[in-house]
Amino acid sequence: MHALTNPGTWFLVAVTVWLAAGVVLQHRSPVGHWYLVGYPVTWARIKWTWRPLAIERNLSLSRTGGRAMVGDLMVRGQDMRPVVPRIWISRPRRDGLTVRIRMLPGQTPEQYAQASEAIMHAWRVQQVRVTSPSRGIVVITAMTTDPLAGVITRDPAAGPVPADNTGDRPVLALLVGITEAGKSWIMNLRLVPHWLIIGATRSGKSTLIHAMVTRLAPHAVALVGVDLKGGLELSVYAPRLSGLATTREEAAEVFSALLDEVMDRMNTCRVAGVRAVWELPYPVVPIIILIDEIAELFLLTNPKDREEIALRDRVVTTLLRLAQLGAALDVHVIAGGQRFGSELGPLATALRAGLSGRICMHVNDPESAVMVLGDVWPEAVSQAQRITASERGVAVTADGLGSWTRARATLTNPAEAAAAARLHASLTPVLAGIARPEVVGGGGGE
Ligand SMILES: Nc1ncnc2c1ncn2[C@@H]1O[C@H](COP(=O)(O)OP(=O)(O)OP(=O)(O)O)[C@@H](O)[C@H]1O
Repeated sequence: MHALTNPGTWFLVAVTVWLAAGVVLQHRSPVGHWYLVGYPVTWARIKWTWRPLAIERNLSLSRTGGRAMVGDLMVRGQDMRPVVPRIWISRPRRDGLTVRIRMLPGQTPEQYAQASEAIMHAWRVQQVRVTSPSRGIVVITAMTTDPLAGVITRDPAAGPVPADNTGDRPVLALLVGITEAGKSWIMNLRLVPHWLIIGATRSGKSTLIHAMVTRLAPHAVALVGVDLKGGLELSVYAPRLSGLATTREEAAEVFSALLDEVMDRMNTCRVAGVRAVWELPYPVVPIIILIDEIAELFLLTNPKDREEIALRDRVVTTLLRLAQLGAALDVHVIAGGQRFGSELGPLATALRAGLSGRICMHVNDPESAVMVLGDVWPEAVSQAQRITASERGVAVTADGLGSWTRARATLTNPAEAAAAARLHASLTPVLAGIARPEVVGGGGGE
């Protein structure tokens, strides 16, 4: 047979052209390279590795329970033909692919989430995310690049965030970064009224709060700070704060004044026959309580000092009530800290349950991720545990659709947040019973 009519020759030529095109595209067009070479190779790798992977990571089921009878002898061991969950691989997407899996009876999405590190290595992809869009189904999203690898900043040419143009009823949907799906990371305080932000030191908590304050400052809202580390973190926003508590005594006064306000709003709503303040015919100023290092509110300098214990309990109980009653009354709590564990007592556990919006950045110990996410998205815990110390500003958080996502906050430095606070200082409302913080060097509104 002539060489050119030999199918083997054509096959070899096709493979050589394919490989050459792959080499050319590798640096010139990573996306093109993914479609042409990366996807088929990953597809084959997934098919090839799925069975051993599922068996190794206990995602398979044994038909016989690993037991067999030989005469009257019971033999225990590994099943020769364990049942492996069926998979369907999607078509390629620009940044990866998805694998749909029908879970076997008795399995939970968490088991797949725990295997994600192994899956990532077996399939040789950058990121793996496990979600469960419907009962009995798990979707593994494998990404070839990490969309959150680069630092996200606001375009300096865009200037400061302009004053709110939604009138005196701000929407309170804050754009604070981007999600791994390339969408805006929006913290919507009307949908999720209270938030807990947990991360190790230098993980990016303050930067996220700077981003939030930069977005909140132009709105007709009252910002109240509670910073028991001497006001070091939150005093940068002083011109835009309606109150700043830097000691537990001050926190007690501020919370008690806010609780009076909450009771007033409840009465107003009752009289008007509405269930939320935004249903009233006139606007009511939203109040956002920013708490830095939430654990400080709970810790005692002298665990035997009865007065200190009584004050601590009063402060924490009032805060708990604010969180419980505040949602429909437009009073929001945003609390940050390195840890907020059950070792702080039952009031901390109750408060944590009330802060239903969760943001988990890099944490030092795996338990912290469990504590922040375990009760809302158990399958997201392992994802949060994999955020490294160098991935500053990267977090696992709500995706706004009832599930969770990885996201990265916009890098916003304290100077930007301070500038926004100065620029919009004139919007700062005065709250009954709460003194505005002193602003070093004046810093009034323009
Ligand atoms: N979203 C981000 N993108 C890029 N870099 C970031 C981001 N967030 C934080 N960083 C970097 O990490 C540094 C530490 O961030 P930040 O002060 O916000 O951490 P933190 O968790 O508040 O730390 P601490 O608990 O010590 O106050 C910042 O100075 C910045 O350089």
